Amino acid sequence: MSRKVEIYDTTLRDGTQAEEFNLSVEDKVRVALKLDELGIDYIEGGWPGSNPKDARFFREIRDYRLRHARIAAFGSTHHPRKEAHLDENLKALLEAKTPVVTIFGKTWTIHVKEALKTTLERNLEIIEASVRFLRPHVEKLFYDAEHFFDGFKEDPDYALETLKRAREAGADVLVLCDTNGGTLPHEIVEIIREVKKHLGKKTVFGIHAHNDSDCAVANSLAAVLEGAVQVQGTMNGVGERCGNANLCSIIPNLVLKMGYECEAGKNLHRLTEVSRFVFEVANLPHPRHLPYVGRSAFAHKGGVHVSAILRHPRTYEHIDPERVGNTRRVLVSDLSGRSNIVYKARQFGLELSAEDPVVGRIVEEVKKREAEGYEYEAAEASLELLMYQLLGEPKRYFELLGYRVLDLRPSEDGPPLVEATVVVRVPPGVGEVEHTAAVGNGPVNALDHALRKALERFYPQLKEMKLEDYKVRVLPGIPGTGARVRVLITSRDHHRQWGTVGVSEDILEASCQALIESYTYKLYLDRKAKGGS
Ligand SMILES: CC(=O)SCCNC(=O)CCNC(=O)[C@H](O)C(C)(C)COP(=O)(O)OP(=O)(O)OC[C@H]1O[C@@H](n2cnc3c(N)ncnc32)[C@H](O)[C@@H]1OP(=O)(O)O
Ligand SMILES: CC(=O)C(=O)O
Repeated sequence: MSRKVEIYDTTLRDGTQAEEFNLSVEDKVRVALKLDELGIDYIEGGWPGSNPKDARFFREIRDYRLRHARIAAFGSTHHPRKEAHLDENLKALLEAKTPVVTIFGKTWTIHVKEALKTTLERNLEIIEASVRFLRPHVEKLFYDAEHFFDGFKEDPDYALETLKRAREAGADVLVLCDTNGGTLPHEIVEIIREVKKHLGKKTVFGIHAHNDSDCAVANSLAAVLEGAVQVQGTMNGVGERCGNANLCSIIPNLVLKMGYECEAGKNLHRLTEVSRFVFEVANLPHPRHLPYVGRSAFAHKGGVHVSAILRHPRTYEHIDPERVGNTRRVLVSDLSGRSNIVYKARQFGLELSAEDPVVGRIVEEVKKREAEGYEYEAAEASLELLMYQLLGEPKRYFELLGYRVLDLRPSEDGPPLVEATVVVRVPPGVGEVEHTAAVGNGPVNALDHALRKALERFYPQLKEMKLEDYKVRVLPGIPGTGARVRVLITSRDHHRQWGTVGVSEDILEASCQALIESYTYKLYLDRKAKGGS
């Protein structure tokens, strides 16, 4: 029989306590709606007593009809020098008009004495009075026992007493918090067993773990095995310092591996999409190495791995990536074997056999080029063009006969101005020669403008594409200005995004290679779409 666990997401509150993770009210609403679509049970929207933005979020989210989730407002117990009914923070919690309120209180004696500057007895009164005050006004009231595990280690009787007071005053769930994130899984288990011994086996408790020892997910799972009914965490593990427990790992672990049920488990195939959406909204790059949902989570690089997954994916995958909405990827690099090339070629629409001698030649060429500094993981368009070249079907739509770049330097403190002149032949070998110049705010920008200007007369569709990202990496080897550089360019049009690479001692030459491959790939894709080549 499977057991149920409730998922409590605090991305919009504890998540926004992470460095560089900031959300506007509009962002928070978008994320909340997405979390609701995923099937998250509780969405903690913020601390209404903290700032007008969080208070506004609670007003705005009321206009939306959520499918499943319930919104929670977060705050602390009342101030030691106030009474509950006069405390602004508790009032703000009620003004948020959420069905759920979560308040945190102090468990650890050092916090009571040093942070709150009050007595142990007064803290117990504060916890009890705050919970009692809120209780009649909300459907669900959760009590976060801040620093529960650290507090228990120092003074178990006092830590347990704080829980008893919160429970007696009416808290629905006692959430045990590893606030400093330093507790290890075996300690979580031992301490929870003590809690159950003293408060009773039926104690309704949850877990809120931070990741400072890199154990937040493990600690959360251990707590669930000990009977936690609620798991708090954030999308992608964002949160104060090293972050919170990562729900994008916890949810699939619970559902796929531990036999637990939760609403989000029914929509697991959307997990990757939601995880990436949250970072997109926060304008942050999605960390590729995240388990389950990262771009590298099912990316196979070593030739031995690729050979085996082609025979049976389970050989190197702990789950089928589609179960969490992710995809299998095969990378091509100097660690590749023939299997990587066969897999990749198939993705490009080319059926090759591992025994075909051309596959061996492609492997050799890729390894040679990687040794020279090329890298194809983020430049699959260049890889596809290279494969066609080695298959004897080069994709060439123009030829760059020459270029020159001139720094115009209008004035020392004015904006930079660079002119590039290019000579191209379209189509290569026999075609018309076009000689064009253009300016830009830097040499690569000027080259890009001049090349486009020359080519757009022949290929107007190049107007649809734009360069999205340009990265230069100095390669190890010769130090200083004689070093080789690798240029990676990401381009896109209305439908697609692609990456190309160039390598040279000359940054302009490397950029030119990557630019030319980028335009070539666009022209090739358009012809392919029309059934040509
Ligand atoms: C473990 C956690 O992550 S808890 C959540 C932490 N998140 C945040 O702090 C973000 C939101 N916080 C804020 O906007 C502000 O800190 C506020 C509005 C809550 C308080 O601001 P201020 O009144 O200026 O106080 P300040 O931030 O300097 O200090 C925190 C105050 O909270 C009090 N406090 C801390 N924990 C509790 C608690 N559990 N119960 C009651 N009071 C508490 C402290 O005693 C201190 O008050 P004091 O200076 O009068 O003694
Ligand atoms: C409540 C909370 O955020 C913590 O204890 O970490």
